Order: sequence, then C-alpha cells, then structure tokens
Amino acid sequence: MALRVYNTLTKQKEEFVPREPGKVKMYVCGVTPYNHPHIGNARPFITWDVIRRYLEHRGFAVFHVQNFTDIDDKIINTANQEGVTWDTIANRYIAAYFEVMDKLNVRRAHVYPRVSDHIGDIIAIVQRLIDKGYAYTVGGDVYYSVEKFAPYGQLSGRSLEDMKAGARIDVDERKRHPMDFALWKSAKPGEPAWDSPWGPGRPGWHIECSAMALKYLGNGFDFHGGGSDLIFPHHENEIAQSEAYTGEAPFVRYWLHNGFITVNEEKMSKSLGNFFLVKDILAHYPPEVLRFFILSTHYRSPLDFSDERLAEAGRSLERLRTAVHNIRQLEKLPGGAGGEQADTVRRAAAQAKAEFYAAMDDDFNTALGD
Ligand SMILES: Nc1ncnc2c1ncn2[C@@H]1O[C@H](COP(=O)(O)OP(=O)(O)OP(=O)(O)O)[C@@H](O)[C@H]1O
Ligand SMILES: [Zn+2]
Repeated sequence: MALRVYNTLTKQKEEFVPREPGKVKMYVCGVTPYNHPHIGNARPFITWDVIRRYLEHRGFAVFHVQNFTDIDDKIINTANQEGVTWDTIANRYIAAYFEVMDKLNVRRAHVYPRVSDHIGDIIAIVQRLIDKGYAYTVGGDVYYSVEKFAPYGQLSGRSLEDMKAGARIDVDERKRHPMDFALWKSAKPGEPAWDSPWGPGRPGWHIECSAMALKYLGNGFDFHGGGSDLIFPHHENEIAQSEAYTGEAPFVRYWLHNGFITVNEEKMSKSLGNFFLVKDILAHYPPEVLRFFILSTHYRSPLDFSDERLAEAGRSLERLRTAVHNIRQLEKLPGGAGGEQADTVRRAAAQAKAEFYAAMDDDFNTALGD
C-alpha cells in the first residue's frame, strides 16, 4: 500500500513520492539551545524519530539533518545574565539536548549543522538575494522584500494585504512592507558579530535553515518538519528565501508539522512558564513511558499534558507488555505453537500487524483511530 502524508503546503493527504526512488532526505528544525528541553520541545524529535524508523523499516535510505540555532537573542541574553560567552550557553544546552534525547532513544541525525559554522554560506545566499532584487539593505541590516516573492503566504494561507492591514502601527519605518524580515542583523555593541559585506553582524533566524537545508540536502528535498508554531513566519520565510535564491520550486516536497503539547489547553512554552522539563519527567518516569505518551496521540493533534495522563500512558504500556509476555508464555507451552488457541492468537496478531501498517501508512498514525 502507498504511504500517504498530510502536507501543510497543499493542506491535504498526498501519496509520498520521494525525489529519488528509495531515498528520503529530511530536515527537522532543531532547538535554540538556551535552556533544557521541555516535553513540548521533545514532541517533534520523538515524532521524527518514529517517522524515520518507519521509513527505514519500509526500506528507504534516510538522510536526516537537524540544525542547532546556536546564535540567537535568547542565547545572547542568557549569556549576558550569566556573564559567560554565547557559545558557553549554546554548548551547555546542546549537551543537555543530547543527554535527554539519548535517554529517550531518539536516534541521532546524520548531521547537526550549527549556524555559527555556516556564516559564509549564509552571506553568499544573502548577497545573491540582494543581487536578484529580493532583498535590500538598510544601514548594516539586510531585509527580504516579501512583495517580490509572488507566492508569499502559500504555506500559512495568508495574504500580504491581510498581513499589512493587521500589522501594528509601530512597525519599523525602514521596511518596505511590514512583513519584510531580517536576513542579516547589524551587531549592537557587545553582541557576537561576524564580518560581512554589510558590516559586522549576524544572520537572521530564517536564513540559517534555508542555507543549511540547501547545503546538506539540495533543492527539492523530501520532508521538512517542526512544530506548527514554525509554519509562520519561519517556514513561510524559508520557502521565500530558498525559492528566490535557487529560482526553482518546490524547495521542499512535503511539509509536516506537529501539534502542540498543551497544559490546560495552552501551548507549553518557556515564555509562558508552564513547562515541564524532560530531565525532570525522566527522574520520575521511564523514558519509554514519555515516548508512549507522546505517540499515543496522532502527531498533528494537540496533546494535553498532565501527571494523570502520563501515569495512564504508563499503565497502557504495561498492558501491552503483559500481552506480549503472555503470548510468549503461550508459545512455550507443550503444543503451544499449535492448537486452536494459538491459531486465534496468530490470526489476531496478523490482523493487528495489518492494522499497524495501514495506520502508519496513513500519515504515520501511531495512535490508530485518532
Ligand atoms: N508545546 C509544544 N508542543 C509541541 N512542539 C513544540 C512546543 N513548543 C515548542 N515546540 C517545538 O519544539 C521545537 C524546538 O523549539 P525551540 O527550541 O525553538 O523552542 P521554542 O519554540 O522556543 O520553545 P518555547 O515556545 O517553549 O520557547 C520546534 O520544532 C518547536 O516548534
Ligand atoms: Zn528552522
């Protein structure tokens, strides 16, 4: 049976056809390492771990790239508060990310590019965007001109007119359109900075993912993922930058976005302060329980977190293990592999297996029937 996936770009389920037969190239937006990951942050990585494992199980050779946004306002602020350098903070929380993801048995990506290692690639793309008329400089800053890219808004389903009408009045006067976004930011005193044709500065957030995805996966690769908060503006801007730069579409064949982990129906986030860190949860629950909790709801649906629901996931996992254990015992009984009872179990197992494949082929529905 064909594998079908829900594509945010077309807003429908489509048959998955890879760019190259038998191969899958995927880019997952990674963390901004300025804090320990909370379980909302863990959702995309557990989801993509399962997607990757399933694709490999179906025989695809998967190449997985996931970035670290290691230069960012949040990192700089944390570094200033602690009186240490930005890379001390980034390295500390990259290590913290790996520590919990390894415990959660999330397989490592093939490449973990960092923004700070790709400044040259980014500058080359920004320069080309200026040369092609898609970007303009204002002092030492460079902005992308959204009006120059006709399909802008295609991923998020927004129109530029609506966005202009909805823009706040205090929008930066120097921008040609309120939605224009920074490709390069000039350095404020004391900030980390790299030399560029526009003076010392650092890249904007969106351009890093275009640069690193194009570098490691080439244009028109298969999957791009992340949480649904990244659809706009991050992924919308990635498309605008990449397609303007290469002159080819699509930049990505299938865009997949996971729903939020919520607490009392509000997005779990660092800024709201309603978060639970993975490391703290793992002090009380085995990692498989957290994985099972996250996978017991389809990845696109919201998932409300509570202690009771985590405990319930633990009980469900236990029931599953008991069932497996009982079947193994049954097999060991004299005549266990034969007889009517064994036939019933075998039939049930065959049916469960078929249902498993049908569910996974239906947009990776680990929850079955959600
Ligand atoms: N509550 C959530 N549920 C599901 N995914 C989330 C949640 N919060 C963040 N993500 C996803 O986690 C990944 C890593 O994000 P990142 O490190 O940038 O954190 P963040 O979005 O800044 O988190 P926060 O909103 O808590 O500040 C992104 O793909 C993001 O979409
Ligand atoms: Zn990204």
